[in-house]
Amino acid sequence: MSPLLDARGLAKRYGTTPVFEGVDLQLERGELVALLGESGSGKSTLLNCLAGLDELDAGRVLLDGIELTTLDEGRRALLRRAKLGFVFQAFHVLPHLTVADNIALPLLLLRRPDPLRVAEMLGAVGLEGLGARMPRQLSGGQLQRVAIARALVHRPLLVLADEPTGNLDPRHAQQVLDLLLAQVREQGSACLLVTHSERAAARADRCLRLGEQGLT
Ligand SMILES: Nc1ncnc2c1ncn2[C@@H]1O[C@H](COP(=O)(O)OP(=O)(O)OP(=O)(O)O)[C@@H](O)[C@H]1O
Repeated sequence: MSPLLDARGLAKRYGTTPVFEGVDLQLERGELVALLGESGSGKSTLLNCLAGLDELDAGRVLLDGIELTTLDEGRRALLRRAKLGFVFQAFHVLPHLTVADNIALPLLLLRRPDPLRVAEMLGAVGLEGLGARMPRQLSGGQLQRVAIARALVHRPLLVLADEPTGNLDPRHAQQVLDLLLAQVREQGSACLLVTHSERAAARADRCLRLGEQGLT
């Protein structure tokens, strides 16, 4: 079977400054891969490019056999909605929606509303009882867990997670890693996890490093 994510020859620059080039990356179903690298090495940019949120300068990305790089923005958005869960470094929780409505959003966009699943995800990230709150009433670590619940609620095939445990204490970090691993193992998804945490990296199936030599 072909890899779930098959990215080849990726290159990205901002202006004339290259961020990365010659990047090849394959993710198999059922695996969690940690993406390491110094601050500024281009990890977030790579995630955005893999998701089609940022344009590549070269290379191609196949997700579940579909070539993302040749799709127009509308089709790319539909594919993202159906197959991708993205945990942004800055969370991007919508401030005017309750916690529960933020988590429910991917299901609503897919026309598959499922309040039980939303409640299950609230519990899975340790936010039971906080569904009716507004995001401004949450701590940074709680907001991060809302972002994780929202990224996983629709059981996406590919999870791209940008430092999803960066603001969490060890217990909640472990809970989030358990959840990501469960998604990957039970649903046959794949997860690319950007992290600076050795603990998180230790739980990955493989570790890759983005640096001057590309992805190694
Ligand atoms: N929109 C942009 N325009 C110009 N340069 C950018 C832009 N976004 C990112 N960069 C630059 O690209 C490089 C890679 O940034 P990126 O955020 O991908 O790094 P990172 O490895 O995720 O860092 P961190 O670990 O600090 O989150 C950095 O030098 C950054 O300054």
